[in-house]
This record gives sequence, structure tokens and C-alpha cells, in this order.
Amino acid sequence: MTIILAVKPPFELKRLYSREEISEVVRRLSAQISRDFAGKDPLVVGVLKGSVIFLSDLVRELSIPTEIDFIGTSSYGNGTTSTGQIKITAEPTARLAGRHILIIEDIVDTGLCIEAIMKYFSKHKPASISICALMDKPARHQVRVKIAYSGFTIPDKFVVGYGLDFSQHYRHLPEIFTMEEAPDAGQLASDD
Ligand SMILES: O=P(O)(O)OC[C@H]1O[C@H](OP(=O)(O)OP(=O)(O)O)[C@H](O)[C@@H]1O
Ligand code: HPA
Repeated sequence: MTIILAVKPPFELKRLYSREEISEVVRRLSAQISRDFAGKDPLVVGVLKGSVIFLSDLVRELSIPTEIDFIGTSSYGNGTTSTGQIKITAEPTARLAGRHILIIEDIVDTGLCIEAIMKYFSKHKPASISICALMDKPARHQVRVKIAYSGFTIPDKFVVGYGLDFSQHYRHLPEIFTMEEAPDAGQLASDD
């Protein structure tokens, strides 16, 4: 399925993962997490805003009790490349010391965001910190990242949908799409 967006320059969204493929990955990750964190009362921390849809599907598949919290970060502004300036915009409210913390990311791209988040949690003396990421874009990593629970390994393309945005749009789409300039973008852009 391809959607052409009437913006300038025109972009096209091409479906990368269907709802079924996403559900299958969510079930696989939840089973691994349920097994590894049994009896550990983990604190599941979603990285705002992109992870909220993934997190809400993931926790409903878990067979163990968890506490949920969130951390806010911002790095992409209105574009498709990281500014490299990672800001923690909202802190979790749960007790962190001595906890088994599971960070839920929608995507690891450059890895700069997750690196800043790991630094933040390390300061609070948790029992352990693990990362669960729905998508990983290894071609763009700028730092070493250890993802314990990884969903899809994706090519070096900007993706939207299922929580991920471009300039705050398209988070609501239930599937995941690559977003690229339409092939005739130059032609269309110069038409008027
Ligand atoms: O690996 P990186 O290059 O650091 O990129 C990954 C991060 O960037 C996005 O967040 P963003 O800052 O755009 O905020 P959002 O989740 O509110 O869209 C995404 O949701 C990840 O948290
Ligand atoms: O490919 C992406 N899509 C949306 N947000 C992102 N943040 C980092 N990479 C991406």
C-alpha cells in the first residue's frame, strides 16, 4: 500500500509492516520479557511520545505484574534527522533505586536518545536497566547500544505510524510505513 502525501515536497508512505507482523513481534517480545522478569516487579518506562502505542500493546500481552512510568525526551524537532541535542523533558515519578527498569523505545536510530536515557537512569542506582525497542536502525547508530529485546531490524529509512511521527503527524496510523520523497517530487515541486 502506498499513500502520496499532498505536502511540499510530496512524500510517499509505503507500508513496511502490517498489523499482523507488528502483533506477532509484540507477542514474541512480551513472552521473552514475561519470562525474564518473572518475580522481579519491573518498572516499565515508555519513552514519550513515540513508544506509547507500542507500550500499551506490549504490556497487555505480559503475563507478569508491572509498574508503568514514562520519560520524556526530545531530539528530532520537526525533521527527519536527530539534532544531537537530547533533552529530558519529563522525568519518571516512580521509585528508581533498586528497581529492574525496562525502557521501551519505538525506535533506536542514532542511539543518542537511548544513550542519554541510560545515563539518566544509571544515576538513580537501579538494580538493572534493559532496553526493549520495537525497531532498530543499525546503519545509523552513532554510539554502541545493547538492545536486549529487539523487534524489527529496519533499513536506513525514515518510518512513521504506530506511534512514530514526522513533525507530530502520522502517529495514529496502525501500521508502519517508510516515508520518502515521491520519485517525481522535483517535477511536482517545480510545477507551480
Ligand atoms: O536513536 P535516536 O536517533 O536518538 O532516535 C530515537 C528517538 O527519536 C524519537 O523521539 P523524538 O525525540 O523524535 O520524540 P517523539 O518520540 O516525541 O517523537 C524516537 O521516538 C526515539 O525516542
Ligand atoms: O525513522 C524515524 N521515524 C520517526 N521518528 C524517528 N526518530 C528517530 N528515527 C525515526
